[in-house]
Amino acid sequence: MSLLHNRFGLKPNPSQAFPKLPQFSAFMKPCRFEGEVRDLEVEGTIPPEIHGTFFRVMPDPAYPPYVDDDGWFNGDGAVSAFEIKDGRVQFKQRYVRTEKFVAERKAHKMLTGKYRNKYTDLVELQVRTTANTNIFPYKDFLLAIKEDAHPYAMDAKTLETIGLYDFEGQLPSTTFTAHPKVDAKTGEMLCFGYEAKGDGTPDVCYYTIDSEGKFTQSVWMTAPVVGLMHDFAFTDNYVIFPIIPQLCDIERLKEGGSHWEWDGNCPLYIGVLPRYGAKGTDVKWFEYKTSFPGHTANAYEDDSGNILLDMPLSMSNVFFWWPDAQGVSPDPRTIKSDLVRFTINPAAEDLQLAQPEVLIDHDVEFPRIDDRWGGKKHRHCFFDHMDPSLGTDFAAIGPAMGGGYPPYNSLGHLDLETRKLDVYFPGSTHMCQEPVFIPTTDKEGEGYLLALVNNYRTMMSELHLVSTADFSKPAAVINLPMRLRAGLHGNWVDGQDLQLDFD
Ligand SMILES: C=Cc1ccc(O)c(OC)c1
Ligand SMILES: [Fe+2]
Repeated sequence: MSLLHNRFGLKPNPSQAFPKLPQFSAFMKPCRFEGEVRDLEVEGTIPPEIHGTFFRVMPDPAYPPYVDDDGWFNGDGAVSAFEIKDGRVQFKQRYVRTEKFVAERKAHKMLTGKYRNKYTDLVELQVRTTANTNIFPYKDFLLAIKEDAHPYAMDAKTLETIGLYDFEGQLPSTTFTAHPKVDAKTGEMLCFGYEAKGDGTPDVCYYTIDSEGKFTQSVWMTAPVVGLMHDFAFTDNYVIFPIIPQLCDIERLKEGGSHWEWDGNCPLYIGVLPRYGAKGTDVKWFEYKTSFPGHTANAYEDDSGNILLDMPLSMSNVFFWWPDAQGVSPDPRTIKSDLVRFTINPAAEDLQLAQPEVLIDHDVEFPRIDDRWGGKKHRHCFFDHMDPSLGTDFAAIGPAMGGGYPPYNSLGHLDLETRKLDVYFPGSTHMCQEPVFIPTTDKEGEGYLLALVNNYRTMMSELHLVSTADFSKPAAVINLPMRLRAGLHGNWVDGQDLQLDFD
């Protein structure tokens, strides 16, 4: 670790207080808690068939930044684990010991600068990732992932960091997606990295890992733009790569600018590559008008061989904190992502995509399905959902919310066979984080949703457990004696596969 010549006159923040900005205030004030809380308060009854652990990760800055207006996405990865067994809940939380976190803890201050811009750092690190976007079970451990680097491996029982993980030297790319997918039938894991040869490179590497952990193929492709490739999808025969029109320019990075800039002239590209046996040049980059693709719900092939791809889609820049070259962003209150379905003929010569079908005409994000149906025709889709008419007391909670991420006041369940939308409303002072689905039978979608819910009246976090068969009330509400700020992604690990260690 060596100190860098500082080109931009940046210096460490002498303050031990977080900036008075919305993303560091009220419910978004950093939590910075590590430890355990045993036997959380449970209102209602957790059904005994629920046995397993909900892992989730949030960006949670350990130290005040020295760059202006540092965003939510740049916080250090903090992993929460909720183990549910015999109707009781045990909670544990720990930061990922990234190289960045360890160096900053030693210095008692932040030494790294802007989100994904190493040129603004005050220290030279091998890897500056925050590991803050997904916590994904792999073998008998966890991968703490941000898409700008290799994952960190964590001990699933203790949440201790094991270290950077390159799959025993097999990882071909310098980056690893925050959204790996597992084909439940075969246990095959499908992954990719973008900016895969370093910051600003258009190289994308798709790779597959068999159930034994062996890399079975890697395919190098070139993206049409160096854009934000956050999530992807797969079917039996294809992998599908939407590109958010937020573009990276290495010269801007070197000048101390932001990693991403919205390009209102860039189409939405959706890459389609054969899942097996492809060469990089086989990828087809389909195009749709400029729009912002959210997280994928799922994709599958219909009887005529078309790919159906379900995901939220906004006609404006959801990541408004990264404006366009003129500094222009939409008013956050006007941003809305419908749940849509693209139909893509992988054999088409014409790469222009037709307008997608709107499945839900409300603002939705964080779609989840019963993962056993990944890549197959799914019937049930769950998601975070915003419907202002449900009765949220916006006037009361507004000042308590802090800033930087979109609010969702309910959980949605769309039955794609009946097209019926079910809505779970957690309360008038509550907003929902991403749900996980907990299967309890072999039947698709039968089970429970579990989601962290921010209660802006109590300024505490709650876990709401909701049966997918009854969205009228929660099966149980689990109260945390603390506040966990907005997180990104989580996953459920069955108790047959894992038992956590507690003192
Ligand atoms: C939700 C998307 C997303 C995309 C890129 C990121 O670096 C990220 O960090 C938390 C989140
Ligand atoms: Fe994500």
